[in-house]
Amino acid sequence: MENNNNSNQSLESYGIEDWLVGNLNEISVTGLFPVQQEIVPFISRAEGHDICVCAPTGSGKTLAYAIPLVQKIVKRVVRRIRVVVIVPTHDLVIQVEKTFQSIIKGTDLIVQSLGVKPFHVEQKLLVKNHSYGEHALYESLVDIIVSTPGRLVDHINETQGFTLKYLNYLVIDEADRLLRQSFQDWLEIVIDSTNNLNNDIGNSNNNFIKYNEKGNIEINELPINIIRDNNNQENHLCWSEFKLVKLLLSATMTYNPSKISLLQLNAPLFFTTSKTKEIKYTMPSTLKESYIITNPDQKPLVLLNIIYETLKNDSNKKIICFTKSVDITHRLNSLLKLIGSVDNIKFTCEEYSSALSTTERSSLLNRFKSNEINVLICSDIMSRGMDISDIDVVINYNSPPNITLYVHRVGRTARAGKHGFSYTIIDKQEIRYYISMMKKAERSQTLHCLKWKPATYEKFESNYKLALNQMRLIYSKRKLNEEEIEENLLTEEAQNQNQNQDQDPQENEQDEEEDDDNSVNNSNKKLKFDNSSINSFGNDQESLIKLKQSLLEISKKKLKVNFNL
Ligand SMILES: Nc1ncnc2c1ncn2[C@@H]1O[C@H](COP(=O)(O)OP(=O)(O)OP(=O)(O)O)[C@@H](O)[C@H]1O
Repeated sequence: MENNNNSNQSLESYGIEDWLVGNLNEISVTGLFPVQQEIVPFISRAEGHDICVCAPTGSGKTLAYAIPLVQKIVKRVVRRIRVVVIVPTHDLVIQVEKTFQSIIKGTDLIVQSLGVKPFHVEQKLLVKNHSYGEHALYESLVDIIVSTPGRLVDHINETQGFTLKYLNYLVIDEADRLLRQSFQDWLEIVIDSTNNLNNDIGNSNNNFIKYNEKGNIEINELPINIIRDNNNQENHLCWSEFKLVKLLLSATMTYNPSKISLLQLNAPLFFTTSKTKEIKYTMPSTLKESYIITNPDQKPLVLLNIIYETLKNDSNKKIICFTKSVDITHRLNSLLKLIGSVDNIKFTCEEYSSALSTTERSSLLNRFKSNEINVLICSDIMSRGMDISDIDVVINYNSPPNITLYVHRVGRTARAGKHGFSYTIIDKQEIRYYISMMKKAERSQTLHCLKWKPATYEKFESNYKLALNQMRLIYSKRKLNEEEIEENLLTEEAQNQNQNQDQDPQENEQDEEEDDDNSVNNSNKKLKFDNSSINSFGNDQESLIKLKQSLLEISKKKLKVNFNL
């Protein structure tokens, strides 16, 4: 699927109404991407089919479902919750809600994000209580909900009058991640709380779905029916009045029947952009993927050279660097802050991980989008779905633990048809695992192996060494006691690497960073790196003497500090 151009067909030719065309034009959408050209008309016409969509990162899956759903429910008479979109992180909740807000302008539709505001505040935004005496009467204040699984279940269980029984569409974005074991319990609760007409219609679906002599689906144009609900109100079900329709989307869709079966899919149709029959990981065609093999202690220098090569001609370029944990994200960012420039080219970096609150992450993204920051050091909470336009380079500081994570990480660049570059920095312990992972995903043909000579890094060595010593000192002063200290993460990291080497990359469904619903608040784990320590070591002569004396003091105490990133 070539994403690099919108179809030359007009939006109207896909049955998109004028008011929605106007809203789409305002967000610079004048045509549809390939996946949207398939999905938008299909959802607008077909009834009864559940849909699975597997399309590359950045191919426009969000609008592929938002456009037809909004156009359908805008005709509703009574406000009910008719669309629920479930995503794994609060950052994605905010992003998807913004997309819906931008295209419902001028209508009376209400979209509400869940999990971002305090629970009791959300309850007041969702339901109005008109109950009197023993008569319970609740009014829905929203039409569309965007939520993480955990918060949706909380409202189902605890918010009076909150109901999904009028739900027409359940969208599960990043479906493979959400269907993974640790999230599964939410699914049964959500499905059970929707209208159970599914079970009542039995095999009447067959009346819905007809196939013509060529074996293609005959689209059933179902009339809009008005039925009365138990409040004797005309509940204008603008959609398939018989059943809930489910949509699953991801760039790395799962086909594991044990996971999919829980969704009770009805005559599911599968849309993919993969050219071959079996499903492979389709990547954006505008992405150039490279890798560099180096020693573990040289990784920071390789990273500095990628930053240098990216910023030397245009310091406004944007770089995302993924690491494998919140702690390494923090330490790498602290080291880069101390370095601050590459061959006199200054750069500003910050860390983005679940150690920050949703609000802190949101404001960090705004600073990154406005070029106040040009390097973002991230844990994997950034890897799924996050859409930041014009990311030029994605760096894997560690080899991703599985191909799914690799696809989503590098998919932060080369979006919406733009060009992008990814670099994976591999050390000797990771190379076997990385190559086998890429071979299994049939990606090894497209990878470029970069060979940089040691002289390439000379211009960064002195700054790097100074910063490394400052880090050692700051960590030793703040954290270490008088005995011989081994950075616990070093042994944990070594254990991880041993584990990785034994596991098959495809099976290694090591969970990405947990979503916000379940993540432990990492700030108590995170080493608070107060900037005062950094600032106390300037680069002037006197500070260097102070630094050397302190390092001498440490060495006398035989404090062995292995500071490993
Ligand atoms: N038809 C279009 N014309 C122009 N831009 C579009 C169009 N559709 C989507 N976009 C833009 O493309 C970018 C990527 O869209 P989106 O985030 O929906 O991709 P995605 O397929 O969901 O990616 P991921 O798999 O990473 O979640 C967004 O900035 C979106 O605004």
